[in-house]
Amino acid sequence: MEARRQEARTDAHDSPPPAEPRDPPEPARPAGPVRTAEAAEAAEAGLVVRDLAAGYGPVTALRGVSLEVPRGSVVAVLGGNGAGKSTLLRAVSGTLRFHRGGIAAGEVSFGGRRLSGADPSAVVACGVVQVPEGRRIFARMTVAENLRAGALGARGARGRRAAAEARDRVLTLFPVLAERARQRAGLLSGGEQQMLAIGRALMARPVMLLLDEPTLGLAPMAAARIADTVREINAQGTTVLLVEQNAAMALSLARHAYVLEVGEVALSGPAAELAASDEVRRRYLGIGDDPAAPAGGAPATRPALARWPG
Ligand SMILES: Nc1ncnc2c1ncn2[C@@H]1O[C@H](COP(=O)(O)OP(=O)(O)OP(=O)(O)O)[C@@H](O)[C@H]1O
Repeated sequence: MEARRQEARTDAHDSPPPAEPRDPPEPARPAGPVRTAEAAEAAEAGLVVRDLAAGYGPVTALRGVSLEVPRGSVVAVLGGNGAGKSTLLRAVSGTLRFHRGGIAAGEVSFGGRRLSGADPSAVVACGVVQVPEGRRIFARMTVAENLRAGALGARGARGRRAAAEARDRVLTLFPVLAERARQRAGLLSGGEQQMLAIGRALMARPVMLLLDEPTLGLAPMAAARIADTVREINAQGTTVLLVEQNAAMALSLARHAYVLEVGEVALSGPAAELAASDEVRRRYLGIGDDPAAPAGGAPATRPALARWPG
């Protein structure tokens, strides 16, 4: 029984959802009603992460991480392999436990409601929806079935009308998904699969999207298309926390950015300032004094990424 319940809890992000829609559960430990100016400020602040420490058994992946994502903004989290970016998103979405991890200290809240300790379905019900790294679409299901699955567990009032509105929004953003509605999702191209993963998340009508490396492995044209979509989704009012190794692209989209290094915030600031900073350009964009030898151990692909359009 417990195993079945666990399976259901992963549905929002990792596996097929239950057949019937359920009423969105309350968060496991919701914050109390907004009573003070401080609480009202927290609600306005959107996502607030304070002194977060998290990891996997003996592995400490995050150490004292604090960040804020104001409502309506795009905030980027940059960093190399193993810096802790995915762990941060998992800690916010409640899925860390399904990777045998956990939060050791600190707090996560959204709109003044405490998310740390809440299970993934409760986080989705609060309007915070993750698009995991690697897309995790349901390959054997059709495109239409994937989208329908995303609507389960959506916040607020549901029903056919709400689902139809969400679907119209997704199909307007990604017309190719309408053309491929009856096709198995596993047959889509990488870029189309990423569109489907984002579209499925939008079916839950999120207030905030957590995007984990949405351009990973995509050809430049497909990645540029995803970047445009992120811009458009944000312009429509959805807050975005964007995790990316593609620093040039992320900084072009974000208002504010944080750079993680071995589980700690090494740098943070307005995205435009970070993009203009010599240190960031050298270490994360691969633009050094000697273009043939980018500093900071940047992978060989980084110089090409610095030519990102826009
Ligand atoms: N399921 C897991 N079990 C044990 N350790 C893990 C697990 N997932 C991640 N880690 C470790 O936690 C640290 C942070 O990993 P994380 O995946 O959060 O980094 P990342 O910045 O997202 O990296 P990447 O860009 O390569 O995905 C790394 O040391 C990693 O090896």
